[in-house]
Amino acid sequence: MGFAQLVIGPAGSGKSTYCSSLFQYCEKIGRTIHIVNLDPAAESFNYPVAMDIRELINLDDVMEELGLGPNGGLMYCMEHLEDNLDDWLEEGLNNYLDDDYLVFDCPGQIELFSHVPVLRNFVDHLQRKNFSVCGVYLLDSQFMTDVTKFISGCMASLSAMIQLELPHVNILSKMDLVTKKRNIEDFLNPEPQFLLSELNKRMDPQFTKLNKALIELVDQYSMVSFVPLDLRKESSIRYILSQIDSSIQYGEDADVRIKDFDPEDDE
Ligand SMILES: Nc1nc2c(ncn2[C@@H]2O[C@H](COP(=O)(O)OP(=O)(O)OP(=O)(O)O)[C@@H](O)[C@H]2O)c(=O)[nH]1
Ligand SMILES: [Mg+2]
Repeated sequence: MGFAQLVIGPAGSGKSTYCSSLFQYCEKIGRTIHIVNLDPAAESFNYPVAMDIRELINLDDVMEELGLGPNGGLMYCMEHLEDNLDDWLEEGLNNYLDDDYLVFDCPGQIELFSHVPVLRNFVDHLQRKNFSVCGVYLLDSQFMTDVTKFISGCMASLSAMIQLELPHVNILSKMDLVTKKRNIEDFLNPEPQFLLSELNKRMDPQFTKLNKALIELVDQYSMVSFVPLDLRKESSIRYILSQIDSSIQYGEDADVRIKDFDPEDDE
């Protein structure tokens, strides 16, 4: 049984920074995780890269040889990864058999987790290999300045959740940049009624019914919940990790072992 986090979210939302902070935290507490780079366009890393899509395929070559731009080139690279996933994963995983907790640092192109099946197929493959996978969706707190942006962020996250069908943890990143804490707190665990009235205030009356439907949708999927990530605080990353771990049942075996352990058995 393996465990994995699929770290997704819009471009620049802080995915790679989250991965490196998670790595540092785990190193500090003596826990082994391996970070896998899935972004063919990434150039530098603040974490040791355990496996790297760039070893499989080179984005510049793809763009040049196929005459594609950066986004088309990326899609091609991801599809190439999909076609070669079996061998690539097999080879990589053979190196890490004992402690297989993988964190996949994904590219930020939104189509990868909204309507193109590449990541979905990737996840299916991991699951067939007996991995318990969590989708970790990062949203930049800087954009959570009003209700319309919040709803739009929820919708993007919801489309990833529906597309991937994974346990899903939403993270509001870059909390250190938030100056008006109160405004953000409104959006961490908001009441649907609050969102609806804010949305109605912002929009023309002709959208009242649409607003209601949107809020109901978000509410039904119990989506309206974000965990704040403040990288200055170790407690913040510890809490996020514990939420993700429990969503994929990581560490539950260990708990059982501790509970089952009875010192008197030794006597
Ligand atoms: N202040 C602050 N800046 C952050 C934080 N997380 C990320 N950043 C900055 O935001 C920018 C983007 O961060 P990345 O971690 O590269 O974001 P990403 O989601 O991996 O971006 P792509 O891979 O391009 O999609 C960088 O300049 C980071 O230094 C944070 O918690 N606080
Ligand atoms: Mg990145």
